[in-house]
Amino acid sequence: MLLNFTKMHGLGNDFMVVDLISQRAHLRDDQIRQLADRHFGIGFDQLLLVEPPRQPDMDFRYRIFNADGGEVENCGNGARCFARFVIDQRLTHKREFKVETLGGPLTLKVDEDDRVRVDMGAPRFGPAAIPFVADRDQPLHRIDLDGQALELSVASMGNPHAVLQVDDVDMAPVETLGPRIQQHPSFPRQANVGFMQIDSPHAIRLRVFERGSGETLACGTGACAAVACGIRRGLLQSPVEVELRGGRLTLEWPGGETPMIMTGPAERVFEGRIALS
Ligand SMILES: N[C@H](CCC[C@H](N)C(=O)O)C(=O)O
Repeated sequence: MLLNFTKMHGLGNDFMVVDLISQRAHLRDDQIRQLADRHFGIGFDQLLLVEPPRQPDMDFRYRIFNADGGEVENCGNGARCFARFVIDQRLTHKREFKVETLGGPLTLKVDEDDRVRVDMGAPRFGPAAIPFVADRDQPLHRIDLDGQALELSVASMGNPHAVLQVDDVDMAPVETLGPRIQQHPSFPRQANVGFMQIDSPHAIRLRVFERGSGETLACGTGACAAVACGIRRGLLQSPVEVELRGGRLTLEWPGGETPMIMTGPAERVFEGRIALS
């Protein structure tokens, strides 16, 4: 069968976006892995599926699969591309709409200068919400990594995040330490691992080793988690500019149970069609 798709990215975090409202298809995890391959397939960090809503007050269902084929709860850069996609494909006449995800509802809004504003929901920090193995919620946790004590913060944006504060993101051991924390037994569902350099109360630099995809050029939920943890520790103040390797996001969060608001770009690269085996 032939599958129509659009290749998109949010700050270099790249996606294959598929409209399953106008066409029917089922993609197995082995097919997703093959399509994600940057040599034998299309190549992407995540696959995003646009589906009809299942809940009454939602406009769409937004499903996210990592390059390893695993379905996950949320993807912030993907949410901005999702919003751009459904407008470009005329799947909605609205410029603000709600989508359901495994991690909870998101409200997406495309403003006049084509930047996309996403209500990402409220960050959560309790160990059960992450999930993270600890007997209480605290701004900084300590894990043992092969005899080395490591301090980190944890947060959920629907998906699990660990956040380490570093002096220099360019020197951070993302490729070596990232996977070891991601797969640490303290994270029963693994974790996305952010390395955050604080430049001022309103500006950070961030690199993220993502669960299921490795280091990406940007991670939207990772930026939300890093800012939430920094604000909670009194090191950051809203709004915060987050400089990622692929570009910049603006995050606003007054704290508490209020939603984190993420604003940034979403780009379309090309349309394609692929024969599914
Ligand atoms: N790797 C993430 C999903 C994609 C998140 C990221 N691409 C974003 O923009 O939030 C996870 O396994 O939870």
